[in-house]
Amino acid sequence: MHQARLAFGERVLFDDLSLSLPASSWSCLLGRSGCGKSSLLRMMAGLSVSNDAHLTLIDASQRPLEQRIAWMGQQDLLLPWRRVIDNVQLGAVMRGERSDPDRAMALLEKTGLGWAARCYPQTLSGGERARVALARTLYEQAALVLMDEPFAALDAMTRLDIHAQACELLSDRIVLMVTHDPLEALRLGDQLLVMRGSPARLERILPPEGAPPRDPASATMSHHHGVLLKALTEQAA
Ligand SMILES: Nc1ncnc2c1ncn2[C@@H]1O[C@H](COP(=O)(O)OP(=O)(O)OP(=O)(O)O)[C@@H](O)[C@H]1O
Repeated sequence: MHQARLAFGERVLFDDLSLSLPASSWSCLLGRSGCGKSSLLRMMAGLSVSNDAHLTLIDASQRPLEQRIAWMGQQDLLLPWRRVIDNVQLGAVMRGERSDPDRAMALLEKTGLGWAARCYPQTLSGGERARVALARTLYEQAALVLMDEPFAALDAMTRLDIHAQACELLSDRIVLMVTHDPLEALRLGDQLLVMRGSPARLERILPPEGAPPRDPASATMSHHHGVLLKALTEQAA
């Protein structure tokens, strides 16, 4: 991503922001409330945010990425009148494409929800619904997956489970996730980015050693947690 700019009137949130997202990697974007994280993600998804907003999004071969993006937000946006398996295939249906129930079923099984394929979303728990949303995101086969606090509504234990599952199932994608939870970022991130300053810049923080999903109880985690919290609370230079 190059030359990202966002302003609302006189207020410039960021200008000339660049970001490189390596193949098969998970990047976590953190920053104080209101610094522009969600707006940046929405712009990357091609959504209109402001009249004074632009960015260039290209892959390593300089090709535009716009048509190869999937989105997972805090709300699962499952349609209550469609069964779980139909919700997984929703993107294809909405685009008027032929859907693939066998692939949808295989993804549900991978997320441990094969048994729920014929259920309606309102009969599932919050964690189960989040896993359906994850299966729907995977169904898109997108190169870039943008996630805006996708696990924020889940309890701590469910979150740990879904982290491990998401990490494995999204390992071949480029993931950029906005999160308010430093521990979640330290658990999942290959790259940690803190957005701060005015206009905002992106500061890279070294993640803990080892491959995600990292053990939140490990000895090095609390050290990295401290470093990340400091970066989040310090005023930008
Ligand atoms: N249409 C708009 N007009 C004016 N200001 C806006 C508009 N949309 C967003 N903003 C402002 O832009 C700033 C960035 O919003 P954004 O939602 O991107 O922040 P964020 O970093 O994701 O915050 P949070 O962590 O609280 O979700 C906020 O101060 C918000 O009020």
